Amino acid sequence: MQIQERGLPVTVITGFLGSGKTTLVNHILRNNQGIKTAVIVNEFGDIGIDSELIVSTEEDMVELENGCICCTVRDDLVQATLRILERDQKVDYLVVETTGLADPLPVAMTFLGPELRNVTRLDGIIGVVDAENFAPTLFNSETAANQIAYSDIILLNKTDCVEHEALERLEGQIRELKEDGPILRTEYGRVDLRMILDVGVFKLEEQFAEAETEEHGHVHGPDCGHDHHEHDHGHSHDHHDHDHDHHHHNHIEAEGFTSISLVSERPLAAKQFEQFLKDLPQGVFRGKGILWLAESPEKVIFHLVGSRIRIDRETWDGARKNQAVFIGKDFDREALKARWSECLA
Ligand SMILES: Nc1nc2c(ncn2[C@@H]2O[C@H](COP(=O)(O)OP(=O)(O)OP(=O)(O)O)[C@@H](O)[C@H]2O)c(=O)[nH]1
Repeated sequence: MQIQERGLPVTVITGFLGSGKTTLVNHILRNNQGIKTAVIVNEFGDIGIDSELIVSTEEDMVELENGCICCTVRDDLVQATLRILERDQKVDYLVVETTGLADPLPVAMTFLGPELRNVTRLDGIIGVVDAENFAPTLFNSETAANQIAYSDIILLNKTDCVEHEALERLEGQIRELKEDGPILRTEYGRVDLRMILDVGVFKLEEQFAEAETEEHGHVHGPDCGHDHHEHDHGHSHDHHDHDHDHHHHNHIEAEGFTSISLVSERPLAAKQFEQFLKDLPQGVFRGKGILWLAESPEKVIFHLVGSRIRIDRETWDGARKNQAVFIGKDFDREALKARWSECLA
């Protein structure tokens, strides 16, 4: 990979909930062969699960919490990028992972704004699409459609989960949202990095023109007059069992998405938690967590995407606790919270 002199190259990774963005970031970090890569990750919920799942040293990773990267944390994104640029140890490349509910265009435009345009170079927007769960009407989400429409390169991921014919149908559906640009099929985000990094695919004029002509409501900044709610966490940070109440930003709420983050310093009973996962309220689409099960000496990492659950085990390296986040559309958060409490051993 040839890194250009002009500005820090930036790749924005977008894609719907659970499509494989963090998996792709890890693939990049494991295969970037001597290219010093910093990662900025925007978490949905403020309990930092993604940052624990990314294979990066602490100093190379910045978490942006407490808000959506395409809305309220744009200033933080600017500041985080500037701090990365000011480091003594030179960084060659920046990867930004957005949440699964972020619109990529305002994120991209942050890099074209006055603070960053002379010091960074937006290389491209990579959109990860979940071959198992994607459907054009998935949640009827404009944000999900924008994630595809504004990507320069699409990774049709999780190809191991579907038949060959389904992939062709999916590519057709993606083409209806996005006429041109490569669609690369991947498993676990495994792609030749030369196909996606430092490829200079971001079409500045085109994207700007579209953004300016379209009144699609998501291309907004801190001063755009939208009502951006502050988070009401409903708890103190004093390490008791608690949940975090999120009053998300307009575009997330408007589309009916909701999330709940659950933290506990007591272990969960494995059997009860298994049942909890089986009986999740309707509307929960994504769940992820780092779990302390009373019966297990290991750290248990779980992912739920659609109807698929994946459990991995690792060795604990820090204090044991439970952290989980559930995201979906119009589900009963109180019911979920109550059921979680019942699982505590
Ligand atoms: N079978 C299969 N599973 C995959 C693939 N890529 C990712 N996964 C799994 O899908 C789940 C979600 O992957 P993540 O990389 O965390 O997805 P994400 O887009 O970062 O999720 P959010 O940030 O929560 O939106 C994890 O259990 C991954 O192991 C794939 O190609 N095939």
